[in-house]
Amino acid sequence: MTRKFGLIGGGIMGEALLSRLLERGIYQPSEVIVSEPQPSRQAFLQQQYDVTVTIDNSLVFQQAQEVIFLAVKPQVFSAIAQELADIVLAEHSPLVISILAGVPLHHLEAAFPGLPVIRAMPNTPATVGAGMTAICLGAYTNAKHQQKAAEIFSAVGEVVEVSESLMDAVTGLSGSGPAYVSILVEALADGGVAAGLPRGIANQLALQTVLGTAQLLHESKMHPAELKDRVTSPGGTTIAGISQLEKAGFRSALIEAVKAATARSQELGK
Ligand SMILES: NC(=O)C1=CN([C@@H]2O[C@H](COP(=O)(O)OP(=O)(O)OC[C@H]3O[C@@H](n4cnc5c(N)ncnc54)[C@H](O)[C@@H]3O)[C@@H](O)[C@H]2O)C=CC1
Ligand SMILES: O=C(O)[C@@H]1CCC=N1
Repeated sequence: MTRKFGLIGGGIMGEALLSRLLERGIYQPSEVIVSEPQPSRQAFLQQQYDVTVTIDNSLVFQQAQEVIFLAVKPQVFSAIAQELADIVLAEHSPLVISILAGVPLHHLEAAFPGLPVIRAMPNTPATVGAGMTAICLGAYTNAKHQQKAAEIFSAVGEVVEVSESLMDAVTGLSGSGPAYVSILVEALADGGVAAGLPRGIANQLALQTVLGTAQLLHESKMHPAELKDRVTSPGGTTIAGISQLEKAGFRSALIEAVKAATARSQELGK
């Protein structure tokens, strides 16, 4: 049996990618094989997407002709590398795409000798097609592999190519960023509740403010500082709020968060 696309690890990110690839018709369910150890996830993925699901990673490795997509936690990577070490692919050399935080190309290439490897860092908004993915290319890749990775990640949002030395910083910013922004939305809503708004309305106001601001910055290409200045009337409400943000070290907290997440990504790769 041969397939085109093999997914190792059908968790949050694996499913996000899989669902969009199927929805976009980039792969048909019959062309996909997924390996996943959790019985409840196996049943869900099979029912929801009508794809073949197995517990056997080696089956995915042997069957997937075009792409093997690695979406397990970085901590289980060495176990999987050992599991697949003795399997020789005589007739095909699939592109291996890894989204594992921190795991460098040289570890991936050592685990899959001679195979083309692309390291990628997507983020959870990929689930709704608004993801941000950075990719970097391994030594055995060519233009066709680059196009395939661009096609896959374009199905879930925007794609940029960076040098591998920047991948940990990408992880600290756009990979982990959706968590920081979620905390921002939650805290804004809490502020609204503290100021007397009902919870439901506070949540709606907070979310739409973040969404609308991001959309305005995106569409107008305005610098964030310019938009901030436009909102901020002399002696008005906004400057009173900004003054508190500065006092609390809001900018510095975000800068340090990205730096700490970058450092953790570096550690995971050791
Ligand atoms: N969650 C996020 O926002 C992002 C995660 N990543 C990376 O994606 C990878 C997956 O993360 P999530 O999807 O969040 O994790 P997850 O825990 O939701 O998914 C991992 C899946 O792998 C399965 N698994 C565990 N051991 C396995 C094995 N030996 N063989 C095959 N499958 C196995 C688990 O049962 C689980 O379903 C991680 O390496 C993470 O660094 C990258 C970008 C963003
Ligand atoms: O927290 C993590 O390690 C993963 C990588 C980027 C987002 N989530």
